[in-house]
Amino acid sequence: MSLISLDHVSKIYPRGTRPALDDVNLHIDRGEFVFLVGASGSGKTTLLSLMLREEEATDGEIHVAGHDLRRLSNRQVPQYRRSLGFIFQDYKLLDNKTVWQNVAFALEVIGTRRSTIKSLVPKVLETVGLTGKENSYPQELSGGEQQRVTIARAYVNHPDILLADEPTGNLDPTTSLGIMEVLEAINRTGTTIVMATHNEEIVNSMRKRVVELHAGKIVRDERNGSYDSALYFPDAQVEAKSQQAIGRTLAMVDAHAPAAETTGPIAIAAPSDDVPERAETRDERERRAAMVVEQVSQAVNADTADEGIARLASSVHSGRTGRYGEAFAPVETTLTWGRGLRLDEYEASLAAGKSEQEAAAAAEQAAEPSGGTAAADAAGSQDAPDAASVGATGAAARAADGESAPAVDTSVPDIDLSPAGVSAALSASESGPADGAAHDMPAPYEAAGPAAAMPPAPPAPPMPPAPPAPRADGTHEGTDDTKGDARR
Ligand SMILES: Nc1ncnc2c1ncn2[C@@H]1O[C@H](COP(=O)(O)OP(=O)(O)OP(=O)(O)O)[C@@H](O)[C@H]1O
Repeated sequence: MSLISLDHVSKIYPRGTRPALDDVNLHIDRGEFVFLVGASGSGKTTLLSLMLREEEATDGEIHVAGHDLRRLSNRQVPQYRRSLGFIFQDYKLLDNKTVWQNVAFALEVIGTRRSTIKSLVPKVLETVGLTGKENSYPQELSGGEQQRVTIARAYVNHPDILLADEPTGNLDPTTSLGIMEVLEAINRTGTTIVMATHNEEIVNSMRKRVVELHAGKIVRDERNGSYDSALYFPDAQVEAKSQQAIGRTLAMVDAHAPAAETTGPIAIAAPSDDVPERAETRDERERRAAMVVEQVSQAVNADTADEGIARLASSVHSGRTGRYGEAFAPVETTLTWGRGLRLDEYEASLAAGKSEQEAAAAAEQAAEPSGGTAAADAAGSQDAPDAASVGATGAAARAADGESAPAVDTSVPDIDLSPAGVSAALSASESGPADGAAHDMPAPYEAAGPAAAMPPAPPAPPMPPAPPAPRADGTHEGTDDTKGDARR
């Protein structure tokens, strides 16, 4: 049985005009890394929200880590989330806690020993490049740094599953690279990752499983997939092909086997998928967390990069611009997808008797705020990677600053970091030790708050392959050049 399975799942929001998800079938095995891609509004966030049990399906069955989510009561939700880490927009860091305390908090609330916290937190912060920032408060951090804190929180407990909704949204390429590097390392410890993204560059470089949604339906499910929207636009054509594609998708899902990794997974004992796990003892949990923290640290600091990360690094450090650059454009200018086609414009043009080609041209023109898409496409560089820069992936995560970041939640089992959950957690933690020391578990908090819609971004052409490259020494120094190289 798959770790995550959705069977004939539909979701209709109370005020929705059409199903946000329409008869979706998706099976994800333990250890997979799955990218969810698709146009804005295609249902990616909804799918993640259902897995998180933030939303409930209107129809169909969802099983996650042996839990039948239909049978899960609201009281059981916090416990269910014990096995999940999640990185969603609108889930905040705790503003009145330092970086160290934010990460430690994820361990405190499950009763981790003070000595364990003291040994794990510095290691995790080092891995995400935040050594030296331990005493900073979130508002004193850049967007990229905040994002790294939230990722540290999300994996410090070694969740079985990490759900990420556009974790690199609005971050610069180098920061995104560092984040992908850490996520890749987390995945290699056995954590299953499902990540919604609009970032074509990341998808094409990493070559993981790609599940594409269109208007609430899965229209593509490929192992080692790419995200070449040129094959799928204009949207009206996708719509016409959907039924056919869905049939193919179902066949592929049935035949689906666990993804083959370019780099072998790190051996960490994984519990069975098909029955809810027995609760780990504190000793077991702490041992597992310590092992994973160490493994992720080693992977990120290793001299050899995962091939996907190396490809992404080569792209970032070759100074490519083009569509990749647009992935970080403001939300207002990226409200379309594909080549920036406006579906409404396209359909109106067709209705007015224009040919498909003319309609697509009109839609594309309508979508471009100031010719930006075409200009950026034209500016896209296929330059060969700079070998010296390619190697700097480990250091990149430590050096780069983002402009803004979606905030993240953690794998903390008994709290929600939604606005309501955070308030509750804050009030509960006020009475606890401020230095990250272990204390009694607070009472469970109920889930609250919808996940936010993610900012979409236009796509990029497929990436040229790049060989794995040696890394830089992984120290904090020497990364400024890298940062400079990567930025346009
Ligand atoms: N709470 C809600 N109430 C009503 N409709 C909703 C709600 N949340 C999402 N929708 C609708 O459901 C559809 C899918 O939205 P969803 O946020 O899942 O898409 P998405 O692929 O994640 O988009 P984006 O890439 O922009 O984040 C959209 O048509 C959206 O308008």
